Amino acid sequence: HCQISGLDVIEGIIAVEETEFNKKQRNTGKWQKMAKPHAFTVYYVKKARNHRWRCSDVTFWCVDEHLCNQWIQALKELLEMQKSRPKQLLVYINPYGGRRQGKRIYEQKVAPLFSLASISTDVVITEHANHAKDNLFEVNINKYDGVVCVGGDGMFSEVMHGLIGRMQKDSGIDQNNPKAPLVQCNIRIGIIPAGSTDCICYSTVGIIDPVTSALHIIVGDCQPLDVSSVHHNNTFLKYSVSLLGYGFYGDILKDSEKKRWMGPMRYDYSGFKTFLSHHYYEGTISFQPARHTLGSPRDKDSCRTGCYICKKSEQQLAEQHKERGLKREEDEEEWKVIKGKFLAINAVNMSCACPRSPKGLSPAAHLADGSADLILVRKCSRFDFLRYLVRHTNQDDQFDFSFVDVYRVKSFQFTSKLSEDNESNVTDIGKKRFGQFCRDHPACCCNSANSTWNCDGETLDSSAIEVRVHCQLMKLFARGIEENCKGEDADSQSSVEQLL
Ligand SMILES: Nc1ncnc2c1ncn2[C@@H]1O[C@H](COP(=O)(O)OP(=O)(O)OP(=O)(O)O)[C@@H](O)[C@H]1O
Ligand SMILES: CCCCCCCCCCCCC/C=C/[C@@H](O)[C@H](CO)NC(=O)CCCCC
Ligand SMILES: [Ca+2]
Repeated sequence: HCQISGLDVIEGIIAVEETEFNKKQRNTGKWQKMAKPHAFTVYYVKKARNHRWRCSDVTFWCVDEHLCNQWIQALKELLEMQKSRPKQLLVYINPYGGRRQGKRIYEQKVAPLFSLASISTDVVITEHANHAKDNLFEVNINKYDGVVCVGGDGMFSEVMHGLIGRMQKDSGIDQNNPKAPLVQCNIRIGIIPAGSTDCICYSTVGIIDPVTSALHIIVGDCQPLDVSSVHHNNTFLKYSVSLLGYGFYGDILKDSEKKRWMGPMRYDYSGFKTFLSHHYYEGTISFQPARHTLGSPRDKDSCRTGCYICKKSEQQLAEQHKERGLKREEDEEEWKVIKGKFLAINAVNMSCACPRSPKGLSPAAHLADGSADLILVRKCSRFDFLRYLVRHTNQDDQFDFSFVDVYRVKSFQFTSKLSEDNESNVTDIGKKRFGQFCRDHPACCCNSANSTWNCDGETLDSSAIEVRVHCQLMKLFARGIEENCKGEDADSQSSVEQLL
């Protein structure tokens, strides 16, 4: 990525425009000597610290009008040849996400860049929850090269459900069948972060910055993403790309929804409260280990731009598509069963890095390897749980605890002890009374009530769920987190700058 080639330079150019002299910013004196100066300005991506991208520009002068026009023409033709760049985008803005700045962020920081890059947009400001999702079932989707969501993880989830759902509907696939092979969604989604956690943006771009994300959309980046489907009793519930969390993160979410007025702070408030309550939940987890992928959750290397582990999974996926129908795989593969008392059960399709935890819940998880990392945090003391949480914020290994287990899986199921007991018709009155007692006294840690699942920031209605990872089901306008060039802290130069 630090090499100069003709292609790299064009990839970094946002737009080329003829420069009008009365608008010229710099007066170096050079052009004043020319009889009749002509100029063009190249707008390009400047890479700054910490994965931040900025729009910079440079103006070229010459006396020969014909030569100047030839340059403009040649550069514009090269830009035209960049087929992965979007020309027409559908934009959904959630005006109430995060700090309620979505509309302002889009209008002030993103729309001018799209217009500079000659991208046409249809903009919808949502009026209620599920507006974007429902709208995606109605619009003429083929008209667009991508869908942009301005908001947080919840807004992204809505757009993703709309797009994946629409794809399956158009292809006659029944989403309620947990074993149905889902149809990939080739319309990319761009995320302009304006939410509270923005974990999907942070984990795929490396920074929460609307301008950086807009530039990744403009240059036409493409990052495939694994998606998990969640079912209960052959009924489709939701898709998930970041966190499916039961216990700790489910309880935080449930409590925080009542405090939406607090904005992003609600998670700190409910996080503290949930930590103090220290509830654990009994249940059974069964899972199929992901044997196809090369990595492990304890790897030291993380998923980065051009990740070879994700590329390998992409090849395997292509082979599977060719072979489909010839053999029935997977279903016969082994299931591991674990019963226990858990403070948290977290299944993550990506690292879940976010500003609160820059390395995330599973630092070595991959964006597109067809697997999820299943993290089981068993009952332990408050002090140990705090030590576990603190390790999400420093360099220490959060899996290096006797009460934490982590597995890389391709599917899993969960049933809580409570629903198992109910289903097996246990009419133990004493047990039921005890359940009631504990519900009435929430300070009691041996919680006999169920927790709820946090699915990418939304609560699920059932505690018993069946989850499958669908390798690279959708694509984002992103490229994964880039490896830092040479010196960690030095601003890395873009190819355009190196050429200059
Ligand atoms: N106009 C609207 N009014 C009310 N709710 C909306 C509207 N548009 C979208 N929503 C819903 O708001 C929810 C939360 O939005 P969003 O994800 O953008 O912000 P957040 O919850 O603050 O951030 P994060 O998900 O990153 O924690 C989404 O689930 C979405 O369905
Ligand atoms: C003593 C200090 C300890 C600090 C520990 C910090 C650990 C933070 C890990 C954060 C992991 C976020 C996972 C992402 C989840 C998102 O899909 C979801 C929707 O946006 N956000 C939350 O559920 C919101 C979850 C908010 C959690 C606080
Ligand atoms: Ca994955």
